[in-house]
Parts: sequence; C-alpha cells; structure tokens
Amino acid sequence: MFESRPDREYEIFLLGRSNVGKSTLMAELTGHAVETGQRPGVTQAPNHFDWTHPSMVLTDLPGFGFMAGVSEADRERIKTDVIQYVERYADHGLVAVLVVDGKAVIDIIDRHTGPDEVAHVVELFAFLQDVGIPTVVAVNKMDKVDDRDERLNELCDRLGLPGPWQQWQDTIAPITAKRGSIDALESAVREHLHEAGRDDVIGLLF
Ligand SMILES: Nc1nc2c(ncn2[C@@H]2O[C@H](COP(=O)(O)OP(=O)(O)OP(=O)(O)O)[C@@H](O)[C@H]2O)c(=O)[nH]1
Repeated sequence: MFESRPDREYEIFLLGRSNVGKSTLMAELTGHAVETGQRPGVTQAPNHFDWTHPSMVLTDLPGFGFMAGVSEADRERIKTDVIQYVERYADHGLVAVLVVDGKAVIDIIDRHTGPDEVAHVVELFAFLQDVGIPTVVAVNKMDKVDDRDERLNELCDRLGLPGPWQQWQDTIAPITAKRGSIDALESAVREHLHEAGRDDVIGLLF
C-alpha cells in the first residue's frame, strides 16, 4: 500500500496509464511544475498536491499498463494498489479524472479486449462508477486527433455509454493539456458535481 496521504476532507483522483499526459495536466490544473517526460512510468507512487482550497487534495495516482523496465508482476501490483487506494479514500472522493490518450486509446482498448480480457481503462471506468465516484474521462492529446467526433463516439461505445458522445459532456472531456486547453474538463467536473448535489464544493474548486 502507498504511503500516507495528507488529511484532507476532499480528494480529486487523477488516474490513467503512463504517458497519457497526467503530469502535463496536473501542471496545468495546479500551476505546480510537475516532472514530465518522455519516459513511461515516471510516476510510481501517489503524488499529492494542494489545490485551490485547504480542504482539497489532488492526487496523481501511478500510471499502469505498459512501462519500460517494469515487470508484469510489478504492473499488476501497482494496479491493485491504485484500486485499493481509491476504495480506501472513496468517501473523500469528489471526482475521479481518468486521463486517456485520445490518439491511442481505442487501439489500446481493442488490443486488450477479448473473451477473457477487459482493457485496464474499461475496467477502471467501471470500477470508479461502481464505487460511486463521479468520473470524468479526460481525453487528452486531441491536437493529434483528426476524426474527433468519430473517435469520441468510439470511446463512448467501448466504455458502454450509448452515443453520440455529445450526450456525455459531463463524462467525456476532450482536452489538449499541452496547450492549456482544458475547459471541457473543468465544465465536466462542474456539471458532475452539480448533478451529484455538490454545488457547495464547486466554489472551492473553481
Ligand atoms: N500532442 C500532445 N502531447 C501531449 C499532450 N499532453 C502531454 N503530452 C506529451 O505526452 C508526453 C507524456 O506526458 P506526461 O505529462 O509526462 O505524461 P504522464 O501521464 O504524466 O506520464 P507518466 O509520468 O509516465 O505517468 C510528453 O511528451 C508530453 O509533452 C497534449 O495535449 N498533446
């Protein structure tokens, strides 16, 4: 299990496989410089960040899926740790932001889907919904995606959300973190909290 977290009332979870741009998004959201890099798997323990209000912590959870130099067993362990961490602190969880790479996500899901296999991101999305944490999928790197609507519809399909994707703007948020274009994510989070009856905390976040 991961090391202790700061004792805060509210927590935002940031999840996603390596190299999807979580560190870039964190830096954009918080203004903190965060280690970013080409090397997959840089983030291997939860990183906690102060954010917007003293009652709030933003937690960047380790990436999983392919990581250079990390064994299959270690990858599975990291995935289990992430899931246990979220379960443990779910009561504090305001929202979970699941970051995916818009250019690669469909191929990755399809490659890891079979009779006995569910892709990590699909599994994680279902898990977050089961735990009851409002979940927003931040579809990053949209600057590299040409067929935007088609791609987002495919993603909805893979996640079990009936299309078109525009119906899910509180859940599917296309962004380009690298260019600071994250409005869709902010409004999805706001919308989700509103639907969850948590207007009280919206003001703390934005
Ligand atoms: N084209 C494009 N590239 C991006 C975007 N956001 C991040 N990247 C690039 O994607 C790579 C990975 O970004 P990181 O922010 O380090 O990714 P990470 O998910 O934190 O990766 P780990 O630390 O390995 O977990 C870097 O080369 C970023 O510059 C984006 O919106 N568009």
